[in-house]
Amino acid sequence: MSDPRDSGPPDDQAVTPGLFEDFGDPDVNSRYERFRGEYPIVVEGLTNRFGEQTVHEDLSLKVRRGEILGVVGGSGTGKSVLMRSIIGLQTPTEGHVEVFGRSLTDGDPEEVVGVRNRWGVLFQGGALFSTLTVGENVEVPLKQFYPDIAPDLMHEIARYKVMLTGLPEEAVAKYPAELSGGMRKRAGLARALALDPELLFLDEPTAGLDPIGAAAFDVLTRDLQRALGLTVFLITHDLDTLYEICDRVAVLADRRVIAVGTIPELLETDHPWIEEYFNGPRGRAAQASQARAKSLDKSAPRGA
Ligand SMILES: Nc1ncnc2c1ncn2[C@@H]1O[C@H](COP(=O)(O)OP(=O)(O)OP(=O)(O)O)[C@@H](O)[C@H]1O
Repeated sequence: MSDPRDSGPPDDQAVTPGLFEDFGDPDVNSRYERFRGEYPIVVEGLTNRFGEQTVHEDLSLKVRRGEILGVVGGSGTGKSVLMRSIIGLQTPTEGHVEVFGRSLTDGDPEEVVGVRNRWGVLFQGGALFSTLTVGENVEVPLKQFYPDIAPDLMHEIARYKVMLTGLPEEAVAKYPAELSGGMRKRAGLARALALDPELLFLDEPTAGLDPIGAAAFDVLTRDLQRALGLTVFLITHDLDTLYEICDRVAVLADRRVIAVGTIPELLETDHPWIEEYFNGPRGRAAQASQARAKSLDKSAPRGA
């Protein structure tokens, strides 16, 4: 299992222009460059305190390019605070956060803006503007970062993003209150994808969905991640999601990331929380359901 602290690239690789493709024109580069380094997110020595409460202490984590990393931990262990620290909504008490090789904790503010339009976030509950239609919600980040796009093109991009998430075209003109919970999550995802991000943050995307809706959202996440080449940071309590779509899982406990690895690797640890979480009744049910799905897959006729 990888130790979050020592599995990264050499230090001299951390912030180099060579981590991005070069199209030969700085303007074009800023629009089309894709991160080519191994770790789009690097968190080192993160400490977050709120008054007397220490949520994180010397927490470190590296997220690999192209993976879906599941982030788990008991309630209140600081999963959302960690996500907020990475996307700059929470100023850490101490520590260093680097996204796409650029420091967000002590970087040049202009560079930070250049990084912000390269990620999308689906907050818990979707966080849609209730007075805007789904299409208008998707247009919010487009207007913020690309105000010069003509309105017709803006509507077309928004419509395309909405349909990419499996919503019907009619949903574009609906208000969030007119949608089901699952549809609202998809609308939130469409907004998170508005800027063609390389990095997607999902905070409990399947919470509140029925099992069929949750499974469908998992499939959608995996399909989009593969099709769009995304790196996904996914906070979840949903064991099925962990088993079905996560490449690795990071476990938060004792104010740190105590382990990162595949589920079989995590199961080899003897940490009591990990043991209870994955080998408790719900963990065993999720394992059994994944084993059943795999055996059905094998017995299905080719091309079915
Ligand atoms: N802005 C804030 N001010 C004070 N305390 C905060 C703030 N944000 C978070 N906290 C506290 O930090 C702790 C971690 O919160 P966080 O929301 O990250 O937990 P979590 O692991 O995501 O929990 P859950 O699984 O229940 O969503 C909680 O005790 C919370 O009350």
